[in-house]
Amino acid sequence: MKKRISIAFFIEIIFSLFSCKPQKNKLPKGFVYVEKYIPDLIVDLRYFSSNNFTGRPVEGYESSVLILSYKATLALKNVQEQLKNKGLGLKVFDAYRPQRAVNSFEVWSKKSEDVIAKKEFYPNVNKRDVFALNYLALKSGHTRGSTIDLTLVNLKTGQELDRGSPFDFFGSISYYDTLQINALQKNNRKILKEVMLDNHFKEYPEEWWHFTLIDEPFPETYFDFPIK
Ligand SMILES: C[C@@H](N)C(=O)N[C@H](C)C(=O)O
Ligand SMILES: [Zn+2]
Repeated sequence: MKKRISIAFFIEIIFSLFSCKPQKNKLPKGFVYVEKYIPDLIVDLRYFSSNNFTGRPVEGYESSVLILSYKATLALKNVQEQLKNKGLGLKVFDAYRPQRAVNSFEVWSKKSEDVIAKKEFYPNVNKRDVFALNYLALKSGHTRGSTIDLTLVNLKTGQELDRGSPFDFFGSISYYDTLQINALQKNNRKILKEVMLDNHFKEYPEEWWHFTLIDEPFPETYFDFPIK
């Protein structure tokens, strides 16, 4: 009996060593898979899909998993807990972003003939100006691992709250302080901003969805490991 158990154990070890199951990546020290710490987080990693301003999956996004610094993850966990009392939760569109993705955005901005997602994401902006207008950054906080793009959802329905403009809409209506939105939309942006600021994130005036941890652990490092 004992011998049979040890043979089975041996086979299991060999099988797991050569298993074809996709393995999660070993992350650099200080980074974590966010959903391990916040399992009820809704994730819609837009750059892993074609539903983004480029109209295509983005380089470096090899899997639909959310990665952040451990420090930013703990702060985000508090945000999610505080929102629960209001019947709200978070939906996240982007977190850590590899430098190769940022580089690919730069290449994309120079290809004037490629406008497949213009109508939806940047109808009134010339794509070659998106960096100068601060809708994109060559040195992005996302690449430092403590910046996140997110919105609020109603916990009962799972529906996103109305913020007056969609995620990654490049236009002045996405400025936090725009006068182009109604009182409800303004209030929804305010709820998100207040809970993020309460948890040591700072806002980004040009994009209501973008927040960076104030005391970020890697303020000078632009990482380039792929998301998988
Ligand atoms: C593209 C948008 N989601 C974003 O994150 N923009 C800022 C400015 C960035 O690229 O860091
Ligand atoms: Zn962002």
